[in-house]
Amino acid sequence: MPQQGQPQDVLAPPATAAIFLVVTVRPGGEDTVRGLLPDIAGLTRAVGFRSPEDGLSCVTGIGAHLWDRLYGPPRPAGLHPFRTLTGAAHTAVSTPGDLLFHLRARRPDLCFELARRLMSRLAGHADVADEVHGFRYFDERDLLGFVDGTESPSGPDGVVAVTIGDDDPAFTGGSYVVVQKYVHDMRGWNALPVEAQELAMGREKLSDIELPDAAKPSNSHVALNTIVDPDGTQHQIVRDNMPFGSIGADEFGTYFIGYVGRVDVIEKMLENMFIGDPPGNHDRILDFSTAVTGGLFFVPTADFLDDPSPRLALASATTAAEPEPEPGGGPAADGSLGIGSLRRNGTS
Ligand code: HEM
Repeated sequence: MPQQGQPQDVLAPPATAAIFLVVTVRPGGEDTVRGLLPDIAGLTRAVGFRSPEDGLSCVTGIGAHLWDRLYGPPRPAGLHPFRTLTGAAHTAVSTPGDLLFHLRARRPDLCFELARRLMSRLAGHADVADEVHGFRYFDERDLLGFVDGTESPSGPDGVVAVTIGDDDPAFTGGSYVVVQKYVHDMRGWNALPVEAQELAMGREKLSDIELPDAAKPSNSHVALNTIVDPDGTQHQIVRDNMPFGSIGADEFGTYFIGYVGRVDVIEKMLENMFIGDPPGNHDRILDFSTAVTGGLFFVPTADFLDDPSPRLALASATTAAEPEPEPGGGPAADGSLGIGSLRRNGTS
């Protein structure tokens, strides 16, 4: 039995292959899901142990609607359906998804075999809403040609970035994850001179060195995703994006995946990108990248997947014991954590 608070493999080492599987659960499929969740670790071990050096891992996320169907209230504090963001030029769409399986390994066959076995356990009770097979492309580059993942924190910083803290005691040790499938306008992007691409991204293309602040436009991807409190604290997420594509279908994309302990941090990044900071100053890479899916999931700890009852009991007890919120205090009425005070670096 996993130790209380032991995370899933959120901080798995860099993989060369991934499958991102977003699944919807049919009405009546809840018991089948409840039966599968405790078995996922064992299935992953069974498939992965046939080639241990290839590091197969699986992270399972649960969407808000399925949470309600499986466990009822209360939800983890940051779990809600992915919020559509409609900017003047670009929209972050919200698309269906009850379960997310993020499978990573150094060999695609391991991911494929585990995905097949997970879905065979759900057969007749769930449907694949979206399936993306990602691959490592040269030196960790996305299909826009830039090295992707450099500033994603690892080690202790990564743990801090992805871990739900004591403010939600029943779900401490878990994470949230946002996924978005982006398709790129490769012709438009490649028509840009490299210098213009670098200004869009905020980093040099070949060397991957960050542009100096004075040269980095306020609508560059890096500027809009650097989230710093007025006191200088930087808020980070852990990303493990993967390129995907189909030559025949002329589809070239990036599957974005971001893990975080505080949902409001990643939502602020999305707001900066799509609405803009200030509004209208949207992320330049969106002019060449369209988000065609969007989902938010709670990533419970391994012990929750094994047996959710102790944490669910704690969640109910904590909610029952909570005093009525003071007017104007506590979480915002829209369910957000009230991160309005967060400002992009250099604009506070
Ligand atoms: C088309 C989709 C995307 C592509 C191709 C992309 C690519 C990149 C690249 C090349 C970098 C610079 C190197 C690095 O630090 O990784 C970067 C940085 C970053 N991206 Fe993205 N990204 C995408 C979507 C997103 C989304 C949706 C978010 C957040 C919701 C995000 C958050 C970040 C953050 C936080 C950084 C690091 C900023 C810093 O501290 O320097 N990215 N991305």
